[in-house]
Amino acid sequence: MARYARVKGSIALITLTNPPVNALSAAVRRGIVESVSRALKDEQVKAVVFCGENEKFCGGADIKEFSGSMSGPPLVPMIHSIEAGEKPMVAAIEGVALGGGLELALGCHYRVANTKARLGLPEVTLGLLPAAGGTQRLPRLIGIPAALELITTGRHVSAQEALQLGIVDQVAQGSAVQAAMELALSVIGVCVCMLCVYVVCVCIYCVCVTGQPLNPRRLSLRAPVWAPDVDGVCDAALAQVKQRSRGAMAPVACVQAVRAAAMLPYSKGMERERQLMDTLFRSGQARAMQYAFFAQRNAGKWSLPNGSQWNNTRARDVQRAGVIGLGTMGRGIAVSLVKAGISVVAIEMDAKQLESGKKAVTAMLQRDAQRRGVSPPLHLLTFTLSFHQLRDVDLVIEAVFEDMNLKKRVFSDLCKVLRANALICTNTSGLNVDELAAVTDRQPLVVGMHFFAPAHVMKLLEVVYGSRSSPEAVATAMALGKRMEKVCVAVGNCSGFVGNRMLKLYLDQSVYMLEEGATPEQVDQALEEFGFAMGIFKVSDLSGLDVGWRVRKASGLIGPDVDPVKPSRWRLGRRYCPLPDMLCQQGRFGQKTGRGWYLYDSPGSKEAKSDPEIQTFLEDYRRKYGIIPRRITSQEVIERCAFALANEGFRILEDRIAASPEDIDVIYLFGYGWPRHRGGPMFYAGQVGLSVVLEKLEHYHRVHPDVPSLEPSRLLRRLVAEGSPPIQQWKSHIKNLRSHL
Ligand SMILES: CCCCCCCCCCCCC/C=C/C(=O)SCCNC(=O)CCNC(=O)[C@H](O)C(C)(C)COP(=O)(O)OP(=O)(O)OC[C@H]1O[C@@H](n2cnc3c(N)ncnc32)[C@H](O)[C@@H]1OP(=O)(O)O
Repeated sequence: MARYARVKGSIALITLTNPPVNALSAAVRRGIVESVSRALKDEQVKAVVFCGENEKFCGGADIKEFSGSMSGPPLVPMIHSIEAGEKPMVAAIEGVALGGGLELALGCHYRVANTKARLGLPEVTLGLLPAAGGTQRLPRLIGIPAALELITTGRHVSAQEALQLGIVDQVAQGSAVQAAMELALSVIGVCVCMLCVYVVCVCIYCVCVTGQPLNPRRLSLRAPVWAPDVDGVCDAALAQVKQRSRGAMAPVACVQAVRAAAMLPYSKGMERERQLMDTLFRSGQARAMQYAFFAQRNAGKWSLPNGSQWNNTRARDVQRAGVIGLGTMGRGIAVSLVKAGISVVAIEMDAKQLESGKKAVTAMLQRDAQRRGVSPPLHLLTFTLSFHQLRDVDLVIEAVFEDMNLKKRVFSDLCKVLRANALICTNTSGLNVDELAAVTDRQPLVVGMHFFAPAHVMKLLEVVYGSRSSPEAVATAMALGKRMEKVCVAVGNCSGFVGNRMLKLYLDQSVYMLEEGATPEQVDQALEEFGFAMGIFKVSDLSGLDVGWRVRKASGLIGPDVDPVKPSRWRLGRRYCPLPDMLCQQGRFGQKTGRGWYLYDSPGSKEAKSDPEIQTFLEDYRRKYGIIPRRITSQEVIERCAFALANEGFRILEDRIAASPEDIDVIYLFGYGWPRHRGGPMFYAGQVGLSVVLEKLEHYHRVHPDVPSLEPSRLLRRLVAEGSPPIQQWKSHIKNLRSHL
């Protein structure tokens, strides 16, 4: 797992060989330890160069090993023996040097990267810290503020930025391995300037300094990086991560470990790093974040109920796409497509809308290009009122108003102009994809591509297959989404698909709790303390209460028979909360009108303030319906919201709308702000304990028999009856569900 070769007479080249990312598995660590020992013993070898196979230096420790019992040589002593080695050690960084990979490079005496390399310490995103000396060596190399920023965010930096920060000594235009070997030769006193052929200490032609002592290059020998403002810098970083991480432990531990690098000698700092890592390593948060890492990657390995899947279906190439409708969604979709290098024909129905869409899309692309220091790819865009311009596109994404009849009209009009084999995709957030496909002349080529607002920012894409969608159409939408840098999840067709189908029940619980005695502030605070970026009522205000109001009207929940003074709390055979409708009747649509569940300084402003009118409104409401308010604890808020979500997730699995619990969790992590350190609603249910979730749901259903969605799902009951297997095994239980029940 590490290849050893002697090259250029005096260099030992140690190549990490563990595709795809040369992770530091036990076998790789063993290979490195053996190779280093061999290089140090071989008298012909004067310097050592480390590199990775397939132009990827190293993706870090093998994350899969974290869930088992760790064996093989530990990383910390391995890196220490490299640093202590009496021959110059040079890291040749190509592709990536991440986590333990970068820590290995920091143990080397010199680091060379090529221009395309990316470096970083992303352990914090896995609920950990860089515990192979990263928290102690990096600050000694680049200083406390820069190290804090990199370690607490896990951000990857380019080779150029790494050079500016001082992480690498050199950036090579071509092969980093070649450049590292040349550096190694120069360090051991062999000048490589091509003009002088002697072994010298200072070459008079190129003035390279050769025969360098190694001690100044050993980062562990450097003193703590104390400076008068260090305390202030660390305190500010701590305050910042606490605010940003919303209960995640790892960022806080990262600051504490880096602070030790400022105060303590290296060996003591390493002890602190180890202590902090021990706590994180065992934590449920680390398990959740590592689960999320693999769940995200597994989502790309989609499968359909008919057996077609990612590795047996070819995606079509998409060069030109059409976007119909330049509202908020269409604009974001057009921007994402263009940024992926795809030509876009953007269509609107009238000249005024077209002009304002054009302005907005152009401005978004210009801002993005300016930030990245490139020119905006505006040449890829065509704005038009004419459907005929779509005649040679490969695929169309419809993003018109959420109205079935309008969408149907657009779909049938598209069939008149599109090539016979062009795909038609809909950005509907929950309408029936089969019903839309039925009005076309190409049902197999119709799929949903459900983007989340704002579509150029949000990472999630639900690719919705209908009963007639072809595997090729699904593969094409998934591949296109990946090109647009989205996290894509293939889901089946049902009202609301996965994300919004679950969201409805979460929203229901939240408003029921307002009826029963809670305030929007209390519910939101509980959810934010749990780790959500925003509470549900702030989210509703942000997305606009009128959106749901329109959907409820269209679905017949609100009609002329509803009493406007005392609207019924019972509709279509179940409990119904009319509070959101009553707010809409008052014109309280959220941020856009400056009033919703909260009050805003002006329409469009973002800072939510408590509104005394809402408190009075809720009190009047409860009085009108004879509801005696009670105190609702944060625990009840979390249980009712999170378990209602998970319960519907189980139903979605029963119905085969999602292929796995991981897919559901990825949707909630990337589309709905579920906190990453809690894994996702399905993972969270498993972590709390399925029997506990079942018991709680039974309790809440007993108390609220008029809320059928609280009745525990069959799959949850089945899993508990079968001993609550770990989440990775749920899939096999779902397979047999139908025959067993
Ligand atoms: C009981 C108490 C004990 C306490 C003490 C114990 C201490 C023990 C620990 C010692 C110290 C550890 C310190 C170091 C920690 C680390 O290094 S953690 C890992 C840090 N690295 C990362 O986070 C990088 C993760 N990977 C990526 O970001 C990306 O994969 C990539 C490298 C940028 C490549 O991206 P891309 O090309 O898009 O490919 P992907 O699809 O993402 O990945 C391809 C496949 O590779 C798998 N993979 C990637 N990285 C790893 C990894 N580090 N380990 C294992 N596997 C990895 C990924 O899952 C993909 O797999 P497939 O889906 O099967 O193809």
